[in-house]
Amino acid sequence: MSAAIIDGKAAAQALRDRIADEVGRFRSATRRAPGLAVVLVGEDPASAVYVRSKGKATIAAGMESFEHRLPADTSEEHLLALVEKLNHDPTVDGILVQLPLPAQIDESAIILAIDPDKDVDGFHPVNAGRLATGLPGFVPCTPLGCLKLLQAALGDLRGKEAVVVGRSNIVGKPMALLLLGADCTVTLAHSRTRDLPEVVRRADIVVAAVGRPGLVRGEWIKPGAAVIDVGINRTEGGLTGDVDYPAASAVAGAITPVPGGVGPMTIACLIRNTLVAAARRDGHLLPADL
Ligand SMILES: Nc1nc(=O)c2c([nH]1)NC[C@@H]1CN(c3ccc(C(=O)N[C@@H](CCC(=O)O)C(=O)O)cc3)C=[N+]21
Repeated sequence: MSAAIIDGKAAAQALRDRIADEVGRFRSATRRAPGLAVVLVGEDPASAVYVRSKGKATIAAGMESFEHRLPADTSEEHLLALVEKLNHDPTVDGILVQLPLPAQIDESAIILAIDPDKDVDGFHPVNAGRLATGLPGFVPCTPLGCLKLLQAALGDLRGKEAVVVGRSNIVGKPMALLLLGADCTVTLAHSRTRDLPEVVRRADIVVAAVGRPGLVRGEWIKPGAAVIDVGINRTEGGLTGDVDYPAASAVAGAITPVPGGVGPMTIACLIRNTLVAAARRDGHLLPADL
């Protein structure tokens, strides 16, 4: 069997088109545009590429983009002061501080300083707690994008066996909570999991988010399973995911490629979260399924 390829680029474009429509309605109703502030400290080339595509997507959706580029030797105090200014800026609905940050800056101190209601990354512990307890808040963009791809590919996820490989705060943990919220039976596996191949073998849904190229082997995949590859690893052969794609795609029912899978959905969900932030601030109603 050969898997259906889940086209993340097309799904992201469709979501971005819907968001642009809703932004038009928001602007007519409120006479203002949603605004996203993106902060980049230093000049890591990969980060600069992501920040540029975020800015382009924001503007294409009819939103305002505010980019703040700071030198690599920026102090924590300086960055905290900028975050505080953005928290109080009424034209800014969403704040994203690109990670990783240089070593002299404590990432968790910066995340804690962002107003949770402008935290469109969903990284603030208040938003993590809201997700864990089922309260409205912001969900991290990458796992939200994965959930949307799974729902588009499979429809209802109720009762499915889902295995998430990787327990990071930004992907693995929120992914497990989202799948639980969709009524999956969820296993959160990690580097200390005993017999990972056997655990993955029972999954109807596999989400790989470990940052190790090709870690998930084709023989681990249950025939017909849906495989979501969150990994973006730069290797000599180019970009590769955390899944051995050639082997897994021969067995899976559906699979995301890298690139062109989860990555584009991450950006679409960022502008989605920014519109949601603006709508909540102004009491503007959005479609429930956006
Ligand atoms: N505060 C913060 N929030 C983030 O969401 C965040 C971050 N920091 N730091 C870096 C990571 C990485 N990230 C990606 C977004 C889009 C693609 C993407 O669109 N990738 C394309 C192209 C990949 C390429 O060619 O480099 C693809 O997979 O098809 C990838 C990676 C967001 N991140």
